[in-house]
Amino acid sequence: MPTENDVDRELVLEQEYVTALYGRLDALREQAASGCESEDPEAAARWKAELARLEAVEDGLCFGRLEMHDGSRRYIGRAGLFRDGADEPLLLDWRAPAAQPFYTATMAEAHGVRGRRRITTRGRVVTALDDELLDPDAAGTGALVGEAALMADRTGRMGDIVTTLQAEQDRIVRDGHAGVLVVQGGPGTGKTAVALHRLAYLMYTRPRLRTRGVLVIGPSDVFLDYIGQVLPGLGEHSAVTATIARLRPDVEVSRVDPAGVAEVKGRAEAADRIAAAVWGRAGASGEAVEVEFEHQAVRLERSEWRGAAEFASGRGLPYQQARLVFQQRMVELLARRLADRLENVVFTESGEAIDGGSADGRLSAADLRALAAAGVVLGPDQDDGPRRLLDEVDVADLCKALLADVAVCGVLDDLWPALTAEEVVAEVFGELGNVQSADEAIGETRAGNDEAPGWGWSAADIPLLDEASAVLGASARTFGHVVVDEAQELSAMAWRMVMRRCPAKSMTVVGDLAQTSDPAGATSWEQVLAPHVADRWRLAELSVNYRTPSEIMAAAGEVFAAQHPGLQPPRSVRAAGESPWRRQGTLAKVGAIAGELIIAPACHVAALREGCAARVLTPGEAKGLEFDSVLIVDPARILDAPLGRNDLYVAMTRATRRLGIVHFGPVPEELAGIRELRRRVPSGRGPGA
Ligand SMILES: Nc1ncnc2c1ncn2[C@@H]1O[C@H](COP(=O)(O)OP(=O)(O)OP(=O)(O)O)[C@@H](O)[C@H]1O
Repeated sequence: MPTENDVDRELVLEQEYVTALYGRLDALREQAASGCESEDPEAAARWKAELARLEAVEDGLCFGRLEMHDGSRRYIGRAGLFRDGADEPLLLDWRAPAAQPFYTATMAEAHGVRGRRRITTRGRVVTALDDELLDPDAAGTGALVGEAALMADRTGRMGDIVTTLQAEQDRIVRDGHAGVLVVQGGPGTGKTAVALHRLAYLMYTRPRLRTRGVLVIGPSDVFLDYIGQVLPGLGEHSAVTATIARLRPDVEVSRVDPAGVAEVKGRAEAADRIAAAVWGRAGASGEAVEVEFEHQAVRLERSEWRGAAEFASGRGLPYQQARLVFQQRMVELLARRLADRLENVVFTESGEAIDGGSADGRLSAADLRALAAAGVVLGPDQDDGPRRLLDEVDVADLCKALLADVAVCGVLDDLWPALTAEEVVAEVFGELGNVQSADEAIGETRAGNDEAPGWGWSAADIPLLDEASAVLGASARTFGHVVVDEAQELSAMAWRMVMRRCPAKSMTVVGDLAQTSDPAGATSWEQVLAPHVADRWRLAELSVNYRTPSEIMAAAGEVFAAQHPGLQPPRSVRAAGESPWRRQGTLAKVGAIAGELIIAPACHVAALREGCAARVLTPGEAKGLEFDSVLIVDPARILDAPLGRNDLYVAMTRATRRLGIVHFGPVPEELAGIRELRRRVPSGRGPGA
């Protein structure tokens, strides 16, 4: 056993090293700060980003040390630092290959590691050292850090787990799969944390991702706020975060669809309906076309303009671009028809133009006789007949003039109209009740329409609008890598929207099929991904729950088993020492027993928000979040939802310490095994009462 003196001496030595590391960090920051003054804006921006990166790694700059069998040492931290002017590493970035054994070395597979030290700091001060020896022959010098040491106090926002990343998680973080990596695991297994660390790892190993951009998609703004500090804490500032709805900031979501309607809108067939509705408008209507231009009427038979339409739609272009091709073809047809109308001319030797010739461009014998009688002497290059008055340049000018003519454009618009995504979606899905009418959707502002109950867009409309925009030809911003969290909730249409933003199909997809609550959501990853990436996707699984204590997990496991017989929920890593409780109650009394978070069905949310100081969320809104103390209200109503058991399972697994349940009627059978609390709960006590 190390003596107190040994420990103190080690603390002093590590403090010296850590102080030197901060000294180097400060020097680099100074250099970056002066770089920010550069007159070259690009260089200044680069230095600014570098300064932000160096500032973000202040807390816990160095958190580990590897002692190798060859006697060398490697310090591990949030950023790589090198001795000034030399290649010698002072601190290894946790993402560097040489740092990996810090996460993966075990007694059985030591990777040359003799000992692993975890260094805890507060500010710049080293406060604790935890040593783990991987050499069975060496004497122990410190405490072994086990899984139970992973649960630090929660701060209300997700922190990074770079100091305690577990081997099964580290394998996923460093997985080199180039396509879609699906991280599937039960609640609390660290899927979100792992996906964000993987993103930081990819940005480190593939720096070009920083310029191509990375996107993190989460289920709600609350969730994005909750995870918002993780990547900056790992020194990565450039990720864009968004919900599916925020990918279309131009659309305001103002209504909620009934579950059945949302499910229909989420099906992949919606894409076919949209495409059919759009292309059905391309050159489909009408018979012969008559255009009035410069006092001349030109008529094109249906067979003639259909040729132009088929040419335009057969080029694989989006609708609006194809429309331009169609218009160009049409005005060319019209211009040539107009040019044909103008009389042909013959040029005399002196260059004078005189009428002559037939419509087929040849001089008849009669023409020649008449011209000779008139004393016209043809030049040598007039032998093959008369010329048209208009040459190719004139025809091109005529095309431009036709395109600028309001009447002509009106006719062309009737044949191939300009469309908006809103108009298309309103037309196709209006009967489902999301929008009152196409006219309102396209033309009118919401002002004055508030009385109209049918007006507005729902979250399920966003992927439809995006699909329509894509078919019409609008392009969306794309990213080099995309992380999709709570991916089980995305409908087939939402997946199409995501895939459009990631042409390289390099993605980390995070989810749990047992937590799906959206009826349009996923029941199989294969079904969801194969249409987009065929077999370029891989599944990685996490099995240990770091959040939910075993007592709560045992209760949540009953709900899980009722919905997914034969499957296993994740193993909990620790016990809380408190079992969950339930009691019968009423809505009015919930305020007295509110915990840190109340999870309730949507129908009770407004009343609870009025009456309780605690935060109130629906199961859907609570997705991905965690709270020390959770109170679930009216579970029977939660179970009424189409995938109600999954919702209840999600709600129960948000708690990191305490869980209470208030049911209004008889207890649902899935919760019958939970300890019943009969005595009156004292006012102001949380679910731990
Ligand atoms: N290796 C680890 N070390 C420390 N804490 C960890 C570790 N892995 C996960 N955690 C913690 O466990 C909690 C759950 O992690 P996370 O939210 O990533 O899980 P999840 O699988 O996404 O959960 P859910 O599916 O319920 O949303 C977080 O507080 C996270 O910081």
